[in-house]
This record gives sequence, structure tokens and C-alpha cells, in this order.
Amino acid sequence: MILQRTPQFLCRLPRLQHLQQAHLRCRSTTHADVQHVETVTKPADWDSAKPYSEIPGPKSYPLVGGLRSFLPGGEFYKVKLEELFKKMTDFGTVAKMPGIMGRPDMVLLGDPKLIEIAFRNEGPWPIRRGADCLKYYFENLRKGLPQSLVISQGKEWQDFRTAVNQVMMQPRNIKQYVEPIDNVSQEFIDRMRRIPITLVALDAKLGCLKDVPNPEGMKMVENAHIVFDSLYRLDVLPSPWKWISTPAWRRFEKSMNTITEISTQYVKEGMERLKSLPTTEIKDRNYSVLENLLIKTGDPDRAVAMALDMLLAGIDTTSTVVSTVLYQVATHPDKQKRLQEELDKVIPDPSKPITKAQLEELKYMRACIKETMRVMPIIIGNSRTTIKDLVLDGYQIPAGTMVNTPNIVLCTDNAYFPRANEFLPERWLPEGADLKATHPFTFLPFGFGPRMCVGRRFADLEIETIVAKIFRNFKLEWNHPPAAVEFKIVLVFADPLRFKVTDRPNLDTLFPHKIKTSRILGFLVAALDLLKRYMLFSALSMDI
Ligand code: HEM
Repeated sequence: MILQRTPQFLCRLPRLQHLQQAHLRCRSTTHADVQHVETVTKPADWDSAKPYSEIPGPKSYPLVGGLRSFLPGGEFYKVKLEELFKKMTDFGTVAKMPGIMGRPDMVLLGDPKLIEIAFRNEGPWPIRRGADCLKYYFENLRKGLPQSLVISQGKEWQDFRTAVNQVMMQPRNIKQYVEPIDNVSQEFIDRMRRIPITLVALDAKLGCLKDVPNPEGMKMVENAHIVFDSLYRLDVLPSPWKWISTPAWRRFEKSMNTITEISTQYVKEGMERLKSLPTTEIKDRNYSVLENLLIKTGDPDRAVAMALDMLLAGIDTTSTVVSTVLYQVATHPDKQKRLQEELDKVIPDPSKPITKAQLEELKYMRACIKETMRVMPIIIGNSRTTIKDLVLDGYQIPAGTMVNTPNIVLCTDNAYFPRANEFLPERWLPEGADLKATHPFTFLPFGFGPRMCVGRRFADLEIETIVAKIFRNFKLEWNHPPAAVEFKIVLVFADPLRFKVTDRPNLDTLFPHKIKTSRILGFLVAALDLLKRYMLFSALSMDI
């Protein structure tokens, strides 16, 4: 595979030399960097397929690649990323976005059949290009730490992932978190009841969170959020951070340092705890995720890298899905009614902790969550770097090409989901057989194959618990125009959500001492912010 070289004069810059060592190329090239290309024979239809250069898409220009399209006068000027995906698929089921500022081209696959071919040919070490800024940080500023799961590749990724799978994908390990997650969810519910109408502005919101028990935890979640936001500024928006240290880069580095240091401290404490366990306790103990990881790998640095993964990949994703579910259910009162009928039946006494058995019975609720993830897929697209030559829809796709799944386009396309623009949780239940997806690779909210989301079981548990508790305790209404969304690594609401929250009438007898939130008209819940903090409690209760 031929990779274009970085211009010599640019490589003299110290940062770029690091990037060169890190196998990143400062270039606008046809192919992403691949370390593990399979040298197998070409597909039978390779020679008759159209060359890569003929894949339709916006024009690529010398030096700037695809950047020209985003500048004034360009076809994507001021087009939001979520709309860009739609515009790209208008070029065809295979469409090419030329690379920008050292990033590789992105080939969008606008047909689930093509996505299936790409995913089924990814081999045992699937390559998903991680954020360059994270890669740079680990490879150059944290040389002592192993690379996090999100950015590592090849054998190193596989060894790490195997150990993490044993800890995070085991139902037994997940089960022990039902109770702690229920506890923090209950705290969140109590907090919702306590917030009076005056505490709605930002300052007051912060004030209402002052009684949060763990200031270090708050620091952690705030910095994790800054890092998440920086990934967008540094790796999605055009940014010169690879050449010069921009303010966004410095903010990212500072926050990464903070969360790495706090995580290291937690891991140290975990090690101490394990060492000091009396022998009688060792066998019977329910080990936490962190402890299990330490036992499995015997490597505290790996545990730190995993804690960072969980913070970066687990907080904004899960909390955003919860807020989208609240919004979808609040804006569909008939669905909310059915959901609450189910909740009332399965959870007769909401003052008691939720059990795993109850969660399993909440089939309509799970359908509401799935349907929300379909109509508003927070991960608008996922990517793979192909490891072998493929022919997709008549075009040659050489090994090393970054292909992308435009989830946001496919999930809301009538060709793949009947009545795609309607919120119909029934489509995920046996009664909605005629509403099912026409192809299984259209809806992959947690990705696919050996590289799929390692935190999905925890995400499910957290989302189901909090959604069940909120709708069992409150009625949510939305009395405003539709909420706008924007892309910030994940698809989020552009403004704080403003629900009218009412205590469920049947609960008045159970909670006579509580403030009756039904009197609180126009109660503003900056749901996202609160939920992020709630999610932190969950993360902390996992000891990480
Ligand atoms: C609803 C919430 C979540 C969604 C929608 C989500 C979605 C995803 C997706 C689409 C991927 C890429 C999978 C692929 O390439 O096939 C991924 C990877 C990942 N997720 Fe999640 N995720 C969520 C929650 C979490 C949580 C709670 C954690 C941790 C506790 C987590 C940790 C990770 C990690 C570490 C990876 C990288 C895995 C690897 O490269 O081996 N995620 N997630």
C-alpha cells in the first residue's frame, strides 16, 4: 500500500515528527493508516470494478483535500455534520469525502448490505480509527501508559479487549451493579423532587448540586466532558493542533492530565484494597470492575487506561441516550401512558429498589429505548478501516480505506424502516412485525463484531434503571417547539431540555412529605447536565 508522504518541511516541526512516529500521516490521502493489512487475493470482480478515484463525492483539491467544500462558496459551507451525511449519501450508496487536514478520506456506505460486507470482512482485529488527539496524547505525553481500548489496534487491542470482555461482558459482573445503580438512580429521583422552581438558572443549578458528596468525582466528570468536547474541536472541526499548540489543545491536555491523575489515584486505592483483603474474604467477595480488571491483568496501568475509556466513552453517551428517551417519551403521550401502565404493573411499590427480574419484564420500556436510539442515533456514524481489498457496489475499495456507516441516514429511511419518521416502540415487539427493519445491519447502535461497544451491558442497565424510575415516579410533558439537536461527537440537544415534570398522582400517598412537583409549572430540568453527574455516580459506584 502506498501512503503519500508528509511534506518534508512540515515534518521538521516537532509535533509532526511525533505524529510520524505514531504512524499518523499529515496528509490528505486516499487511505487511512493500517498496520495489519491482509495480503489475500483480490476479489474476483476487482478488475471489472470501477477504480477508487471514480467514487462520487465532493471534489478534492491539491494540499487542502476536501476542505474547500466547507469554505464560503463550497457545497458544504455551514452544513451541519448530521446533514452532511444525508447530502453525501445523495451522491450514491458509495460516496467519498476527501480527507481534510491530514485526515484520511471517508467512504460512506449508504446501504446496509454494503455495511454488512465491510463488517464481515474486518478480521479478528477490526480497525476503528480513534481520535488523533487521544492517540497523540497516549503515545507522546503518557508513554508509560498502555493505549486505551478506544485507540489501540492489532494484537495489543486484542489482548486488552479479551481481559476487559471477561470483566465487563459477564452477566454475573453486571448483576452486582443492579443495586448500586438503583441507589444512584434513586438519588437522582430525590434530587429531581427537591429542585424548586427558582433553581433553574446555571448558577442555581450548580448550587443545587453543591451537596454532591464527592468533589473529586465532580472534577472528574467535568474534565471528562471537556475532553469529550475537545475531541470534537480537535478531531472533527478543522484544527491546526497537529502543527501548533492551540488553546483547544491545551484545554484537552490539561483535562486529560486531571482525569488520568485522579484515575491513577483510584486504581492505587483499589490495589491497596486488594492487597489488604483478609484471606477469608478473598473467595466469597463480589469483586468490582476495577478489582476484577486488576486481578485479570495484574497491571494497574491497564486499569487506568480502562478507567479513562469508561469515562470518555461511557458518560456522555449514556446520559445523552437517557435524555433522548425522556424527550421522545414526553413528546408521545400515548406511548408514555402505555409505558407507565407497564411500569405500574411490574413495579407496584416504587419505593423499593428495582430488581434485575423487574427490568427483564419491562419489554415495552426496552422497546421505547431501542426506538429512541433508532430515531435519534446519538452515534451518527461508525467507522472501520478495511483490511483487505473489497468491491462495494461496483467500486474498488483498496485495503486501508476508512469506510463509514451513516447510521443517522439509514435509521430514518423509509426504505429500511417502515414509517421511519414515526416513533413506534411497537416495531421492536412481536406485535409490530410489519414495522421491523428490512435489513439487520441498518440498526447497530453499539456497533458490530469483536470491536463492538464493550460497555453496552452497563449502558443498558444504567439507561433502563433511570428511565424506569423516572417514568414510574413522574409524568413528563414537553410544551415547546421541537428541540433542536447538534453533533458534538455524539448527537446532543442544542439547548437544555425543559420538561414540565409532575409527580404521578398515585404516588402522592406514598410520598406525602415530598414537594408536590405538580405545582411546579414550567419546571426546567437541564437534564443533560444533571444526568451527566448522575452517570458519574454510577461510574464511581463501579469503583472507577
Ligand atoms: C448508550 C450508550 C452507548 C452507546 C450508544 C455506545 C456506542 C458505542 C459504539 C457504536 C462503539 C463502537 C463499536 C464498534 O466500532 O463496533 C463503542 C465503543 C466503545 N464503547 Fe460504547 N457506547 C455506549 C456506552 C458505553 C459505556 C457505558 C462504556 C463504558 C463503561 C462504553 C465503552 C466503550 C469502549 C471502551 C469502546 C471501544 C471498544 C473497542 O474499541 O474495543 N460505551 N460504543
